[in-house]
Amino acid sequence: MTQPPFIAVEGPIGAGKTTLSSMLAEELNLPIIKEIVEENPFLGKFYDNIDEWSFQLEMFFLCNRYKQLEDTGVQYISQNQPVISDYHIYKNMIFAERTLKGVKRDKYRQIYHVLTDDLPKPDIIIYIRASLDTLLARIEKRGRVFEEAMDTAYLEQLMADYDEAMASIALSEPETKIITIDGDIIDFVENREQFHTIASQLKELIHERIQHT
Ligand SMILES: Nc1ncnc2c1ncn2[C@@H]1O[C@H](COP(=O)(O)OP(=O)(O)OP(=O)(O)O)[C@@H](O)[C@H]1O
Ligand SMILES: Nc1nc(=O)c2ncn([C@H]3C[C@H](O)[C@@H](CO)O3)c2[nH]1
Repeated sequence: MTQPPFIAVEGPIGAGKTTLSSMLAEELNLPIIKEIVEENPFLGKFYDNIDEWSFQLEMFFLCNRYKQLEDTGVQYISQNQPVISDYHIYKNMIFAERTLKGVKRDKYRQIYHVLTDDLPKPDIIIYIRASLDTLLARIEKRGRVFEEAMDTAYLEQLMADYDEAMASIALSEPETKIITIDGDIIDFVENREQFHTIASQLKELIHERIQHT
């Protein structure tokens, strides 16, 4: 039996995950699970000194996402309700593998698996890729003060890490549908037609999967 679609929108920092998932939730009338960013007490400190604050930050993200998916994700899935989220739980590993080292990384990996192995995993991923210039422009436009200290090399590395992670999911979970969007070409904010093409593709996939549930 197939589960009702659990859709995650993913991509590096500033790609447009929250924007696109919110637009799709509204258009397709889907409940949305959204990351809470502004109340994170470690992000500012982390961008000022990654080595000092990475463990606290990664654990904070992991625990919050775990709680959110446990509280709401499981509930929607068990009620056969399609749901969209502006993150995939695996993003914890993408970031943590980059920011943690040594014993802390080993401990983090163990905790990650204990907490997440039995959580429902998205079966449709919308992956937004974009060039470094586009991401930097969007991050600047958004204007979060704590991101001003973000190193460009860190963002560039994450872009490569994301590509690698998506390729790895495609290989290890062939049943997971990955829709890749080129955020430099497709502008789902300004161009309604381009947004509707994404929305229609998703609608069709949801419909197909519901019929097989
Ligand atoms: N296609 C687009 N065209 C123009 N601006 C966009 C587009 N997509 C997103 N933006 C803008 O870029 C900024 C970043 O978008 P958003 O917050 O959705 O990114 P995100 O991927 O959720 O970021 P984060 O990784 O930090 O959570 C916002 O100001 C948003 O309005
Ligand atoms: N280190 C680290 N680990 C994560 O799991 C993670 N998830 C998001 N972020 C950063 C990106 C944006 O600045 C901001 C909002 O997405 O938070 C993260 N940073």
